[in-house]
Amino acid sequence: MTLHSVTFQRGRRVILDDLTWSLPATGRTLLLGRNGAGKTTTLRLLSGAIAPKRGTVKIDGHDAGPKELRRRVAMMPQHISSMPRLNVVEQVAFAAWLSGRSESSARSAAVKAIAQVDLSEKGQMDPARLSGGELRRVGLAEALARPSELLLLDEPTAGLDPTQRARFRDVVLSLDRPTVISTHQLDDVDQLVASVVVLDGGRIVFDGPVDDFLRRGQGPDVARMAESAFTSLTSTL
Ligand SMILES: Nc1ncnc2c1ncn2[C@@H]1O[C@H](COP(=O)(O)OP(=O)(O)OP(=O)(O)O)[C@@H](O)[C@H]1O
Repeated sequence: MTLHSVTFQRGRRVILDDLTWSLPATGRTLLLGRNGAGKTTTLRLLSGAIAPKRGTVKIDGHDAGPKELRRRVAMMPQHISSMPRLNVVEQVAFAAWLSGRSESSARSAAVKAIAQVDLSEKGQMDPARLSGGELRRVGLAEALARPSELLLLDEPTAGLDPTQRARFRDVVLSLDRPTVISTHQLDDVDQLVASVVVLDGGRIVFDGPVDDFLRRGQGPDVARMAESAFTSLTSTL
């Protein structure tokens, strides 16, 4: 899947500027960038939630419109809402049904996804009563219950405490789908990924294997991020 010369504007403000990015076909990729760098916008373009003003999103070499993207890509948004009057299983099943599954297939996909995120024992609970970390796992289950080939996780661990982050990381490690994880902080997520892409001001300033990223970085900002990644890696050893 490729973003090809994509430009995205809000009014006169250019948010993504002639961006070209070929996503790795397998494994986990970290989309790194400071607040406002354009990460969410990039993920929303890939998921078909918004369309580029210029440029295209390509899958297997052909231009893919929002409808095809919504069918083939599942995104876990930054903010997960709990739905009134639905329990956890029903909320996840509802998300799966909205993506086109039949009622029975949505329910079985929900039960499976909830087990994948290790929340089976909370399936009958009101999502509003879950902890922040558990609610994030409900959000991940919603994405997993959709029939998709690519998973996009937007800042999945922001605001979680270290225990919840570790729990979330274990769940992400068990996923078998190609996954893009956006973050503005490296803490423990960097240990999860094979490749790193750094966005800055709507442009890609680094794209490569995580080892290269940690070893050298490119430019002062990336070098600073690499340094903080290295500190965070070594401090957890
Ligand atoms: N609906 C909107 N209207 C106007 N500007 C917007 C809108 N959505 C996003 N932006 C602007 O676009 C820029 C990129 O936003 P985006 O959410 O993609 O960044 P981000 O890298 O995900 O940031 P964060 O880490 O804070 O979530 C920001 O400066 C933001 O203010």
